Amino acid sequence: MTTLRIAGGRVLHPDFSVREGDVLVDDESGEILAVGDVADGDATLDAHGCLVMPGLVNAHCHAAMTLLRGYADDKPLESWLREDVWPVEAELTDTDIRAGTELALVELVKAGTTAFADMYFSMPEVAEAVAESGLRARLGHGVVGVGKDEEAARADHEESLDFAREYDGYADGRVRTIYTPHSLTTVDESLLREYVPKAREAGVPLHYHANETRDEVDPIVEERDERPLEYADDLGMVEEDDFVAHGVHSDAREVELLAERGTAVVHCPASNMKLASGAAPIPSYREAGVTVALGTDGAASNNDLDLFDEMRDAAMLGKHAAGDASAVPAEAVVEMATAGGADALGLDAGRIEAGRRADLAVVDFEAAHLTPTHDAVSNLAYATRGSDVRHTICDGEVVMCDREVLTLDEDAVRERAAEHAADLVARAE
Ligand SMILES: N[C@@H](CCSC[C@H]1O[C@@H](n2cnc3c(=O)[nH]cnc32)[C@H](O)[C@@H]1O)C(=O)O
Ligand SMILES: [Zn+2]
Repeated sequence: MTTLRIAGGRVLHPDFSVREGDVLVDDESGEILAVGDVADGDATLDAHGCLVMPGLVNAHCHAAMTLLRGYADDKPLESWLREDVWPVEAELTDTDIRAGTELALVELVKAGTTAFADMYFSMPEVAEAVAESGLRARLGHGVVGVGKDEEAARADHEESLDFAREYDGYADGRVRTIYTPHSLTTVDESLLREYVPKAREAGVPLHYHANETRDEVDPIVEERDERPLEYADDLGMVEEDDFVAHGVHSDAREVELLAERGTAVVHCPASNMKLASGAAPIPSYREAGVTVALGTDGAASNNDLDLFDEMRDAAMLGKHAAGDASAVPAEAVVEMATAGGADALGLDAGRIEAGRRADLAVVDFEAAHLTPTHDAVSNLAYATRGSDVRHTICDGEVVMCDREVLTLDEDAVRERAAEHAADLVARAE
């Protein structure tokens, strides 16, 4: 066993108290060994003037969409997807997706994110990029039926299941998988009835977009006379390890259903504001006991992957929508970005305590915009930026030290992604 001592900082504890202390990590098993007054480690990582917090969890993302950052803005979901995003995505190659995913990984690491959930395609490339980066992920091949005949749609489901079966546990267990039908309106009922049970048999959890926009909810309600998540439940898609993205337009019955089943919701406030999708009922979810996580969604609807921004957006949108400044307080958003995300993704992380995975972000608090520190949790929610993260540790390994990414070559990744993005857009036009 070799140990790493993250020394001299203050530590954010699971009860949100902040105390001076060290964190001792076993960098072979990737576990937190001790917190507080700890004996010397084999190596030391300096955290003076810093806050040591759980690594952030981005629970809903389409990582390679970094290639489309700033390509199509200022439109609602339906036309944004159909007119702009899907035509370009049809041109994406494996190497484009690899380049875009690596760009996302650099961005995630640099903003203290240690785990994310991704729904996209060319997922073996994504899994390899994740392996290389040192991060942790829940990965799924997104299934879309729109514009496909039965055979092609079926092949998409098969690909999603094959990937999920084959890659679960990849990269020393840092990669886990999910079965990811895109949404309840873009995938056929008959194929869901056939494939959801197969995912259950394989023990793979589900992740999909649900109740994101009114345009998506209304046709289901009209056609079936039931709420979208009731329809999903009828298909067996609302189970304990599952997590749904957005949940903007859920009604009281659906909130109750998610709470009963133990299905988590991933709140994506920036994407919801940008596409004008609406404001998710976060206070209702939390009161009902639903696990709420945070996600950026893809970089084309955000337009970055900084979860500190997302925390602030979640707090601001929550208050604005409720007309109540006490709604969605600082502690709630920090919890959503850490423990909530870890719980949604089924990771033994998101809290700094002995025995948990050593997924950590060390945030430099010696900055003008973080001074003074009356309340460290308030600073995290309202004033910190991803660029304040000094070190990122995942599974006990230092993946960024003093802002230098150790696992990926940042400049090369950035150049490659810019080239792939330019070529992609040129091909699509
Ligand atoms: N196998 C599918 C790919 C689906 S990946 C997941 C899809 O979700 C899309 N997406 C990104 N953001 C959102 C969102 O906010 N709502 C719904 N879909 C989104 C994304 O562009 C991508 O097309 C195919 O052959 O088309
Ligand atoms: Zn999405």
